[in-house]
Amino acid sequence: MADRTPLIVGNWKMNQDHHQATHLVQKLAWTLKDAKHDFDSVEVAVLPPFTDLRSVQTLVDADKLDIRYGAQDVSAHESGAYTGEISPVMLAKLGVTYVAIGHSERRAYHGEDEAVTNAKIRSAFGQGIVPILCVGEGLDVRKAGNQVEHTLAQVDGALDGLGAEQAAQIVIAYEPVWAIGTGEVATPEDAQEVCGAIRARLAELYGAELADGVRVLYGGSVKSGNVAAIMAQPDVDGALVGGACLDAEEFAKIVRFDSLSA
Ligand SMILES: O=C(CO)COP(=O)(O)O
Repeated sequence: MADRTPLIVGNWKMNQDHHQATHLVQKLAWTLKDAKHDFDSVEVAVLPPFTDLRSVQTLVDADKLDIRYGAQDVSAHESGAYTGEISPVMLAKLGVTYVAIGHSERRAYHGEDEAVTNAKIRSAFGQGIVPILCVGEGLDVRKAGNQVEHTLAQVDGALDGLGAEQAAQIVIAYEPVWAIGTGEVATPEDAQEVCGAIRARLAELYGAELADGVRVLYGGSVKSGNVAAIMAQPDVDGALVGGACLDAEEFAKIVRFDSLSA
């Protein structure tokens, strides 16, 4: 099995102004430093709102923090008459490593579909930014038992036409919509079922070796109390954390899942 470095990502959603952002990242960095966190063994990233990115970049650069940061969305276009959108070129200038694409809240409130996620993935890669493709089913689909085929259709559509070089770098986050912000966490077995199916689909599309190296995350009500059991699953390589990442100490505990019991 490939050596996949676990990745814990905090999606701040629409929370924290740029002053608060600086404090939150500083506190996270201190807390992890106090705990002697080894950033090579578990990678840490935050996804603040666009308006915070410059402040986060300045702090990370000045203090030489090992924390990575990214954006929550990106335009499919590089520049032009797209009022309100943010170009991948602008994000690259801000030093972002990652961008979330197709989060369920973008799908629900902005009608993003597979054509859009596919275009945004290409847009991010075009500027050297790593997409974190978010996929996952709603409650109706889960109740009907169709979570695997639903999620794989989202993966297929998003990756359509993407070459192996890019597919090898992508991060995919399985986030069942019914588990987001609800306190309703998928069981570790639920997470493994779909994360394993995603890896198997990558193997079909790009070969087993490539699939073995891609990081597949779980997201949906991840907390320090449930992260260790989820991370113990063979095809779960990290977590995409919403609510719990706004508390630096709680997020640091999640990052340090290795020290918690499953
Ligand atoms: O949507 C999520 C992360 O992208 C998950 O949010 P919660 O952790 O608040 O359920």
